[in-house]
Amino acid sequence: MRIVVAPDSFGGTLSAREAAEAIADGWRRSVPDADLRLVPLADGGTGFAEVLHTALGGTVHELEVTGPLGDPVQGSWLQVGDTGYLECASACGLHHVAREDRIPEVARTATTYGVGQLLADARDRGVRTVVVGLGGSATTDGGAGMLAALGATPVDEDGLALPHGGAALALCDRLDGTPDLGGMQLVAASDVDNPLLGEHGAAAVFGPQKGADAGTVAELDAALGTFAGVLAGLAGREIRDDAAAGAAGGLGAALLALGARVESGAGLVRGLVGLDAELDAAAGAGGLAVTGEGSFDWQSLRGKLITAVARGAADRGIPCVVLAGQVSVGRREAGAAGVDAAHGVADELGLDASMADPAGTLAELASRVAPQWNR
Ligand SMILES: Nc1ncnc2c1ncn2[C@@H]1O[C@H](COP(=O)(O)OP(=O)(O)O)[C@@H](O)[C@H]1O
Ligand SMILES: O=C(O)[C@@H](CO)OP(=O)(O)O
Repeated sequence: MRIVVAPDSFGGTLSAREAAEAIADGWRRSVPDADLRLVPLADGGTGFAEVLHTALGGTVHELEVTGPLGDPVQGSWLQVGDTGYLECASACGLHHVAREDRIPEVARTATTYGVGQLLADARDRGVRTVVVGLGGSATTDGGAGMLAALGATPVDEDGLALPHGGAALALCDRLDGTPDLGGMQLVAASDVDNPLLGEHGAAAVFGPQKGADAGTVAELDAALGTFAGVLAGLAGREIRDDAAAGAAGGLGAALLALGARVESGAGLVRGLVGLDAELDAAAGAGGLAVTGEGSFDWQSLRGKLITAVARGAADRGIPCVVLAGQVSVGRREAGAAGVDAAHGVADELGLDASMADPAGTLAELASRVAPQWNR
């Protein structure tokens, strides 16, 4: 029996690859001859580059860049032939900001400068196309930092360079200099479709998790509104309402202004890792799909990863099992999405245990569930 193990990351505890390996370890403990295919998944956010590296191989380039707080962080991007895969979170991710530091001042000043430094490295190495994974960011700067690192510095009306972060963009008058992409084509692989501004925009929807309080959200939204005018000048058209302009704190908008094509990060990854081919093969072998993520909740049913696995399995007539950290989706809703059974590590083994040893407890859950599906 062929089993496709295709989880997303478990937010804050396991990368998608670690989750897939833990599930496979546990499954094999109960069913030693299980034919397991590990297909870890990602959207544009955290894990994007690791998942693609696992599937595609290639070379990881590491370099020190400016992190979201202005301190140096170790960033990286993946080169496969003349294509680069660059996860924005590598340079400006929320994981670079300790939980206690997610405060309004940090939300106001966090920068995507390091994303531009990674792009410049790809340019200098002669890469032709860069796919930028969007999501998991700590920033709300409209991609201003990225543009500065590429040679187009946001300045005020006196021509003075603005400090890092989204709040300062309230004073942005223009870009000083032209962004140097060396002819690279850009693709924005986004985890969300949000516009730049307003109630569904970057600041309102994703600002709070980065430390913004209500006042800071309003301040950032207004500053991004000013910057949208500057980006429109660069793009030669308005981009504020484009889908994904609000991804990664408005980094999507700056990429759009640089001519990027937008794609769904989840869809792009799904294609590159060959999920559909794996499901086809499993269907021919009386198989099973196993997926999972940290929290299987109503958002999962609106998202694109778990539902892609469940739909893909259902379309081929194979069952789909979710192994998650926690489950809060009812059986009927899960069933409607194509999920035959959902198990939560925390529900079956306790939340403390699952957070203390996420890989071990996930493996244990998999070993308990596996016999039920062994045919
Ligand atoms: N090993 C785990 N056991 C129990 N709960 C977990 C575990 N890992 C993550 N979680 C929960 O899942 C949440 C993250 O949800 P997840 O679905 O992975 O991603 P997202 O951040 O996209 O919602 C965490 O905040 C945490 O509450
Ligand atoms: O980086 C962000 O601002 C958001 C949206 O792109 O990411 P996530 O969906 O991971 O919260």
